[in-house]
Parts: sequence; structure tokens; C-alpha cells
Amino acid sequence: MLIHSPYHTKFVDTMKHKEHQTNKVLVSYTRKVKKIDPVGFFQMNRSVYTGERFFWQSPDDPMTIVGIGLLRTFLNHRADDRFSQIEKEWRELLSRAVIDNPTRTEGTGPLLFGGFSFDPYSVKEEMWQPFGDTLFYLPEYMLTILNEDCYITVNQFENSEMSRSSNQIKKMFDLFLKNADSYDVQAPSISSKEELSVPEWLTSVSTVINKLKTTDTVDKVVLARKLKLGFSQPVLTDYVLKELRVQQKNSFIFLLETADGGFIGASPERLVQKKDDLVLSTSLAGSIGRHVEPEEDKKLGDWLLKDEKNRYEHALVVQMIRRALQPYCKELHIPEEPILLKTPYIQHLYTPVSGTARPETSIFHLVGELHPTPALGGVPTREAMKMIRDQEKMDRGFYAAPVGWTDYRGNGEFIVAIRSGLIKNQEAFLYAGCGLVADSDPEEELKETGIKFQPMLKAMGGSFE
Ligand SMILES: C=C(O[C@H]1C=CC=C(C(=O)O)[C@@H]1O)C(=O)O
Repeated sequence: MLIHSPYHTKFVDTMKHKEHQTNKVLVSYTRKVKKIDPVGFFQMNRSVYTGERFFWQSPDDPMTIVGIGLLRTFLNHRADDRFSQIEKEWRELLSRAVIDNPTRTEGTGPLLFGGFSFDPYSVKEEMWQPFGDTLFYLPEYMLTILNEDCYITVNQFENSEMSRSSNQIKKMFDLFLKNADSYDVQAPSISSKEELSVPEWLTSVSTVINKLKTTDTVDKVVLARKLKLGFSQPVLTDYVLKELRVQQKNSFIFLLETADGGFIGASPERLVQKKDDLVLSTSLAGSIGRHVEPEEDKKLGDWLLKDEKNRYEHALVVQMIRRALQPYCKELHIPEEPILLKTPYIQHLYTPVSGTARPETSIFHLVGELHPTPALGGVPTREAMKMIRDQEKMDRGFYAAPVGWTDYRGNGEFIVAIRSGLIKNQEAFLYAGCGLVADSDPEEELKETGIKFQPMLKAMGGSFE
């Protein structure tokens, strides 16, 4: 139910004007508060802020960040220098910011949340237009939960009526809390399900495998496909988010809302985390399904750990991450052997990578060097990307691309946005891909992508037979 109050008009007015305030000084206020439920916070004042929200949760929940209201949107349709461009714009904004943040906690204070397109040179599909090649949000209100501690950040541009002092910003947040509305979140009801162009996709897979067998210019290519869902009503991102949080606890859960839906998913794959000078990354490639019987499940995992094709697919990713990070890290630690990472529907070969960054290394640098890893692109990158453009016949948009956050201190985390989908009114488009090497079998890869649709499909109220 919506609570009408004079303040609602105020919030709407503030929103209308905020895009014109980009030359003003950013004023940011952060305080530790009593624990707030992140979903409750996400849904507060929904009638005003739908389409202007983001949600982030790391595996098993140590870190949650929820943003509401867009103080500034960074949207770019540019290719070559997109990583350095966003960094430049962000630094410019921060260089004139007034930040009142007595906490030393990462993920608090001014923070950008968003991501990049997978391939800025792909032929664009209309549905991805609102995302451009770079899309980041600077929120007005933000909740950060790290372990058991909870923080609120309020950002405003100076000169806006309500933001001249920290005290006034605090009052503004109190007002925001008072005006919270609550509402029912209905389960979406799937009315149609269409796997797009399966025969064509299988032909493309065979063409790529043939190429991998017959030339030595390319070793691995990841091809993806798309599943289109129709619903009887517009899909509420809130519902899908709620389901993913319950069903995919050991993945990164992310949502970047847009006016008519949003990009959402539960990815097990960290691209990079930076906390002070500590850098973490992940090689995740090589997959097999799960079995309900623990003994059978273990057999599947043991098989995967020994399978040559999967080990090769995986090793190519490890090699590339090593090459990408070495120039930026004083030390790099990469275990010799992968272990298993199990999510509810699938298990993967997994190698955690850690290092110590050299001074002046920014998270955007690292994202730019790492994307796309051969877990989503291929080896060598340039040839694989060309084959993906030629053979995939779709725009991946933000699927398989870096999505995450960075705070004003340069800490942050980006994942590879797989196990994801784009919600657009009464439709949703889910994406899933697979690594192809010379020994791959098209039918097996079709099955594997089918399993990879599962997490999103389940969260949207469906299943994949
Ligand atoms: C491309 C996807 O998965 C990648 C990540 C892990 C394992 C993969 C594989 O075994 O093929 C893929 O490289 C996807 O889930 O859409």
C-alpha cells in the first residue's frame, strides 16, 4: 500500500532535477545504523524508485549493497577506452566531493554500481539500448551490510534544497524511512517459453568445433544461446531477486534495474575483487551437472576433475588470468590444481587466484585487462571474439560481461554476469553459454547450456526439461 504524504512530491521533484546538478559538488554522508533487512530497504518507496535500484550480494552473504534512486547515471556508447573513461569521470566527480564517512568499511560512501557490455563491437539489439556499453549508477540512498554491521549512505549534490549539511542529509534519510510503502510481490506466471534458433545454434557450434579441429589460429571459443520467456503480467524484479537469494546462496546475486525491468542473475564467477591492495580473481570453466544422490554427485565431480577436455578448457582460463594480472601484481598465487565449485544445478572446475596489486592499479584497470576471460570469450581473445560475432548471431548485451561496484576508496568487486537474464516488461531473455574446444560435442553442449538456464528459470517460476 502506498502511503500518500506531502513528502512524496518532494522526492519526485528532487529526482527530476538531479540530472541537471552534475556540475555541483557531491556531498556524501555515511553512518553505521542498526541492522536493516536489505530486501525491505530495496522495496522502500518502490512507487517512486522503481527502475532506479540495484542489488548486490556476495556468496553466503558477507556483503550486501542496495542502492535506491539515481543521483547520477553514467551511460556511454563507446568502445575503445570505456574502462578508462568511466574511471576518469568517476575521479573527476570525486575530486570535488565532500565525504563524511567516519567508517573504514569498504562499500560505503560514494559508490558506483553497474557494468559493461560483453562486446562493444557487436551488432546492438534494441532491448539492450538502455544499457549502452557502460552503465553505472551513483545512488541517492544506499544500504551496505558487511557481516553483521549495517551502514547507510546518503548522496546529494550541494545546493539541492535538502543537502547543505550532514545534519540535513540525515534528516533526509529519516524522511525516506518514514515514507516507506509496502506492497505485495506476485510470482510471475510463465505463458510461453521458446529456446531461440536451436538448429542454427547447433550448426554454429559444429562450424566452430570444425574450425578448432582444422586450424591452429584458435584454441577455444565460448558460444552462447538465448531462451525467451513470456509472462501474463510484467515481471517484478523484486520477486526474482527474492527467489535467487533463497535458491542460489553460494553465488553473487546482482540486479541492475531499468525503467521496464532490469538485468538480473546469480553468478558463481568472480572476475576480480580489490580490497586495498589485495586482488582476488577466479578461473571457472569446465562443467558437469549435479546428482541428488551424494555418492553419484561425487562421482560426477571426480570425473570432471580428471576429464582432459574440461581440464584443458579450464587451464586456458588460468593461463590468461595469470598473464593479465602479472604486470599489475607484485605477487600472484595460483594453485596448481583446480578444485570443484558446486552450485545447486551444476558443478565447475574452480581455481581461486590471489595477488597483491602494485601501487596505482585501479579496479577498472584490472577489469579491462581481464575481460573477456576465455571462460566467456576464448583463446586467443581477438580471434574468438570475431568467431562469436560471426557465429552467435545475437547481442549478448551485459550477459557474460563485468558487473559490479567500486567505492570512492578504490575497493570493489566485479563478477562475470553469467546465469543471468534481461527482464523487459512481460518478457525475459535468459542466456547460457559453453566453452568449445576441438573435442567438444554439439549435443552435449546443448545439454550443458540447458542446465545453465536452470537457476534463472527456476527463480522465474519455471523449469527446463
Ligand atoms: C558461459 C557460461 O559459463 C562459463 C563459466 C563456467 C563454465 C563454463 C563451461 O564449462 O563452459 C563457461 O565457460 C554460462 O554459464 O553461460
